[in-house]
Amino acid sequence: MSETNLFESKLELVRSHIRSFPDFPKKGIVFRDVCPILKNPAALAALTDLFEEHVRTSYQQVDLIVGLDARGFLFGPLLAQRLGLGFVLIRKKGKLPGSTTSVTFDLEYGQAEVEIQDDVVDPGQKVLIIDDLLATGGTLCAAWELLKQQQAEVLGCLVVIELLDLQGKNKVKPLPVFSLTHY
Ligand SMILES: O=P(O)(O)OC[C@H]1O[C@H](OP(=O)(O)OP(=O)(O)O)[C@H](O)[C@@H]1O
Ligand SMILES: Nc1ncnc2[nH]cnc12
Repeated sequence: MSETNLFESKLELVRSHIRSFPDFPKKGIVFRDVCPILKNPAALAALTDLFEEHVRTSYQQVDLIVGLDARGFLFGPLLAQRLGLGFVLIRKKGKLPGSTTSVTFDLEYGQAEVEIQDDVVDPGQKVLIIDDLLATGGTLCAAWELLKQQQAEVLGCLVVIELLDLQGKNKVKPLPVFSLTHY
């Protein structure tokens, strides 16, 4: 199979394992569920391959992968392992022990506060943020803000799904966002 066909077949495998649930968790929201990807080893391997290839071809040096609560934790450690890098968590408020910094922000359906432990990222470290989905961009912006406060250099973001009509990419400009699928 050619490189292009292999890329397309991996992408299709990932796409075909995303389920859509209308009116969850609120009327008018179409919830995009990545859980079927986890249930299918080939789809999960394909997703990790695609992220790995993107990172290897787009960045000369990355020091750390930072995952967002909760579904960024599903894909981030797999990618970090492939790249031989460490993985760090940004969590919803109140879950992390020790000294932390937090930021409040608006979601597509509600408000949230995320935080990071103050000693898990070294100043100047080059980091990539990973999550399952980009909606309004509020979560990514908050994560970016937290990492800036830790004096990390955020290189970009990786998501499985981008919801185009919410224009989250504009909100996080000029941070590059790589998304595998779009709705
Ligand atoms: O671009 P945004 O508008 O900020 O939305 C995207 C975020 O919303 C979802 O998480 P959610 O807050 O539902 O948390 P969960 O992963 O713990 O379910 C999703 O997993 C992203 O993290
Ligand atoms: N439509 C959606 N589906 C899944 N997770 C989300 N987070 C924010 N919007 C979402």
